[in-house]
Amino acid sequence: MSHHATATTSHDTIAVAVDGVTRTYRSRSGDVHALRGVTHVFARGSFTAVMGPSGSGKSTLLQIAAGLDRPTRGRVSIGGTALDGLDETALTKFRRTAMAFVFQSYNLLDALTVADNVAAPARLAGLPVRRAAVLDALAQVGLRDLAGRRPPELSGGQQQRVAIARALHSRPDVLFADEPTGALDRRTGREVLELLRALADDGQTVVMVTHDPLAASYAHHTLFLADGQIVGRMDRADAAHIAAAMSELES
Ligand SMILES: Nc1ncnc2c1ncn2[C@@H]1O[C@H](COP(=O)(O)OP(=O)(O)OP(=O)(O)O)[C@@H](O)[C@H]1O
Repeated sequence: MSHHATATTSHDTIAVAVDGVTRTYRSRSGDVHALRGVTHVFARGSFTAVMGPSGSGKSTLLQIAAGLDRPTRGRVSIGGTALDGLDETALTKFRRTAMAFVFQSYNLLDALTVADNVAAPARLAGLPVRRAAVLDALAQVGLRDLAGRRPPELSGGQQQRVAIARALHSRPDVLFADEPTGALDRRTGREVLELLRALADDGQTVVMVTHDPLAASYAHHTLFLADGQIVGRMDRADAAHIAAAMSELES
């Protein structure tokens, strides 16, 4: 038991804790305050959408919460591990197992089978790969039967599900998704969002950046960022309410 734990915040229930995080970019034209004191706990098994106007700090928050970028001030911990206590080597190693990313572009390798795409990051890292674990990850996204196909033989939605299986293969504490349905049509996008929601309902923590209120409506919670700060939050909101909150922020 860590001395950081309190009665209300147990490490068993917290996937990511972002505490007083500031991120300032130094540029020639002056400092840019991308994040200005963000504090938030992402609970284990929660599906959170992060929304906000362009430049509000969404990508920066995702990068920092995932340990890809370090805060100027404040702390981040993932699964109870404080990232500021890790040097670069330890952080790289920790990232490999604790978190995974899904992007708008699937970044699959066309020459490899679906199964080999799922296994690729682990193989690159020199980790042992079990066929059963690869097939489990594919089963989680409903594609176990397509393990032997190659990406060009799949639909866009299926390719994104392979990318999600690849992310799940390391059994990450958190799955980060940046506009995961940006390249998909409405119906296919909906299937991917339903999958992310089902994964979260099953205990997988998911954090998704999106511009789309309909996409955000699949999440349990929606956070609204403006000017580097969290300015609002909605729980189990529908697309119309999320869209109304967004247009208020953008006006
Ligand atoms: N590497 C960088 N150097 C300088 N400024 C940066 C850098 N990265 C981001 N910024 C600035 O930080 C602020 C927040 O950027 P961020 O990309 O996090 O916003 P965002 O909400 O993700 O935007 P979008 O919706 O357009 O992707 C912006 O003002 C941006 O110009």
